[in-house]
Amino acid sequence: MRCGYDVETVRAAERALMGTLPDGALMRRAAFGLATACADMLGGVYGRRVVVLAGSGDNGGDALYAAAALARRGAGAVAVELAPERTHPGALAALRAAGGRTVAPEDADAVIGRADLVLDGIVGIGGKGGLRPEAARLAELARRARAAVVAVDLPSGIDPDTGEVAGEAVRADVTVAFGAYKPGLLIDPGAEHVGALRFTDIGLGPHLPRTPALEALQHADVAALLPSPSGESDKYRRGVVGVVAGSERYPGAAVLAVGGALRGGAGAVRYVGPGADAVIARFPETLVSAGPPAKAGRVQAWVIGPGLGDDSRARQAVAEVVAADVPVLIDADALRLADREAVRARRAGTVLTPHAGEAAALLDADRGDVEGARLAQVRRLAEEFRATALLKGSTTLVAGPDGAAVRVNPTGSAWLSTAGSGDVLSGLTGSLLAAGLSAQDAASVGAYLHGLAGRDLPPPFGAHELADRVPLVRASIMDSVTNDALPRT
Ligand SMILES: NC(=O)C1=CN([C@@H]2O[C@H](COP(=O)(O)OP(=O)(O)OC[C@H]3O[C@@H](n4cnc5c(N)ncnc54)[C@H](O)[C@@H]3O)[C@@H](O)[C@H]2O)[C@@H](O)CC1
Ligand SMILES: Nc1ncnc2c1ncn2[C@@H]1O[C@H](COP(=O)(O)OP(=O)(O)O)[C@@H](O)[C@H]1O
Ligand SMILES: [K+]
Repeated sequence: MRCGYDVETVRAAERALMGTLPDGALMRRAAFGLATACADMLGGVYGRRVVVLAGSGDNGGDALYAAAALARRGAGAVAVELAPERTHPGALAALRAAGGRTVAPEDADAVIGRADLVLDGIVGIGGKGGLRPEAARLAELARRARAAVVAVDLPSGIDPDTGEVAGEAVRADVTVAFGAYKPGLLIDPGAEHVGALRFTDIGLGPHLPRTPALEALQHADVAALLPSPSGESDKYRRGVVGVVAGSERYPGAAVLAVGGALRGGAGAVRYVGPGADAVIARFPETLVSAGPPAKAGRVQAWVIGPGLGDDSRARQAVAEVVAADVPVLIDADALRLADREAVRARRAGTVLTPHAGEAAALLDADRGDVEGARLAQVRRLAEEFRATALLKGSTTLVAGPDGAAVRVNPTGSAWLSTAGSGDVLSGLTGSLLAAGLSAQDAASVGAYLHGLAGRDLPPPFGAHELADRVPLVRASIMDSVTNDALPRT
């Protein structure tokens, strides 16, 4: 699991650790890791031109100490001081002692124009609100520069706790995070400013709490959660997932959702709705029925919504499924049709899977507000519906109703924004619910597999190809975990 901790938590851990160390030790560790990352990136240090954008806090201090280390190895180092009277004195002295020089912000254009590397030490976790005008101008110069840009701890201008970006922000090629990942590094729009994310351990680990603010599953976590049949399994024990999707107008949504469900690990898929012919033609193993969900026979979880429409049949089906005492995934049209109070009153797990537009409608907000503040909005959804909310898009987030860590999906590709892709995700995730995963695990594992399938397929692809790719990505996850466990020879 990769974890993200908010600023308050990181600060508390830093205080606890600093109490055990000599003055300046943490900054030296951070600067050493940063200088190493810069040298790796430059592929050699001697004769390279390094420019530090130096804010007046410790973030600027880290950057200046790292530049001093590079200068000692033969780089030319220049610092642009945002507020010269407040620049970190020790770090500035170190830079000067190593032969570096300083310039005022007015001269930044010229030095950045000649640089091989720009170190963004404008602000780190101490940044408040959007960048102030002088800092914003430097961030813009860095963005336009031909030099490589390395962000110190985080790209200046992104909110460390949320990934929100108000105005200008640095766009980095590499970000070197110290001690702990901050949520803003993992959530768009912040995450898209980060470039390659590197980590420098400064010893905070033992001082961080067990529960982070944000967590991202990795292969080993997913491998441990994926259902696998055992010797005692039969199709019912593996779980039966019911899919209520499609309409005369959108029969394809039924096929895509069933396709996802067949690949999720449940033992059988029941399909309920008017798309049965299309479903059977593509997936003859599906158990189909034309009546309402309540008459379809037992399932261990329901998926309802993709391509459903909003006629009286659809409304009735949504009401029946929401009233069922098994886990339910509510998507697309069903998000509009479900009665909020009935969802809140449910006792079995519930997963809502809106994209930003659907989330905006549910929260009475603008789509842009949802995309700009995903973490806050996914939490709101989970609270307001007392359900697990999976907010889709460039960063997919999963929040539970219980205030546990929000999960951020680390897989995926913008090529997934193709018609019907969400229908496959719903089927896949519902199948994992039927197989017995909790709402939070089913949603995050579903998004993980879906995202990996989207990365694995040669683009452009159609949504129907995603489900067929799931067994391959599943195998690669299992292989990587088994290989990690083998002794190295
Ligand atoms: N606290 C610690 O133990 C450690 C901190 N480290 C570094 O220290 C950083 C935090 O340092 P600080 O607490 O000094 O804070 P920062 O250096 O992140 O930011 C504070 C400075 O930024 C300016 N600032 C704040 N908001 C701004 C805005 N919107 N526009 C322009 N300027 C703005 C402030 O005036 C102040 O000068 C971390 O991100 C990390 O880089 C590392 O050295 C590791 C150890
Ligand atoms: N920019 C993006 N980057 C990565 N994934 C994206 C992006 N845009 C959309 N997606 C993913 O593509 C899928 C689209 O689902 P959805 O919006 O429901 O489409 P549809 O209704 O056509 O099925 C979701 O899994 C979503 O997370
Ligand atoms: K920074």
